[in-house]
Amino acid sequence: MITVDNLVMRFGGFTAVNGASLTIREGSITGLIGPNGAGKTTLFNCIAGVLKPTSGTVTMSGEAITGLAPHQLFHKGLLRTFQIAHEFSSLSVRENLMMVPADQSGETLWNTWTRRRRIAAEERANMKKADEVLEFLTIDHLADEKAGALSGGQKKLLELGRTMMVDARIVFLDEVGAGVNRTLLNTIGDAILRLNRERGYTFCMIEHDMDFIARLCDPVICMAEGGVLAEGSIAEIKADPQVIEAYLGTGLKNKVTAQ
Ligand SMILES: Nc1ncnc2c1ncn2[C@@H]1O[C@H](COP(=O)(O)OP(=O)(O)OP(=O)(O)O)[C@@H](O)[C@H]1O
Repeated sequence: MITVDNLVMRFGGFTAVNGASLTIREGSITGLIGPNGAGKTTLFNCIAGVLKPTSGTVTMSGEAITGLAPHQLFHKGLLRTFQIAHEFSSLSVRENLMMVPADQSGETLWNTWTRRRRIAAEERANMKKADEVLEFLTIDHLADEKAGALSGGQKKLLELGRTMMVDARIVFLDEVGAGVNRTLLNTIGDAILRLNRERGYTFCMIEHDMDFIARLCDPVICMAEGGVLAEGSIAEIKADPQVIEAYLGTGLKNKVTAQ
């Protein structure tokens, strides 16, 4: 469980997150919505160690994790997906997955010289795991493709696959559905649901696609002006007058009230 208490993030004189408090329940797929500029990504970055909050606390299962760096959170099983780095785009999909696990013996030159056999065994295990991940995500046919040649949606699946290489406990997804066609979006949605139900992953996802949220998320938290405005089921959120008001004038009202 992640608990955020009274989190504030200021950039110079501008307050992007203004005393946000929320809980991400263990085993949930929690949706984070809100109009543009509400502070969703900034809040994500504060939780995931990309930004150090100005004030406030973040705890994970009761342990203080405020301000920890991404690699420290990584070892605790808390991950935020990132776009495939430019320098990895010429590597194959399988190689991209194999690069993820931490503590590989091959990381230092000394180990490379002295522990060749162990490194070879780890590499084999790593490759097996990468192939299992690709099969789970139904993209095993893409294993030898260059990551840079994948479609936007396939890249999102690969980003999700990277979290599976280290058996993440809680994963933060930032607009995983943006610009992805319906078919692939369904595949991504299926993978998220299976990871949640079969492997116990907790997810927190920022999303603008209300259909995608309705299919996956409970609860849904709505942010506005740096704070948490409302929390509930998608039906409750869509009917909440404060939420509708927050979306008014942003051109997104129809998004939240449609259906
Ligand atoms: N590094 C930064 N420096 C200054 N202002 C920033 C910085 N990062 C974000 N902001 C501002 O903080 C506010 C919140 O931005 P944020 O990206 O968190 O919103 P969001 O809810 O994720 O929006 P969107 O849905 O459009 O992605 C915005 O007004 C943005 O311009």
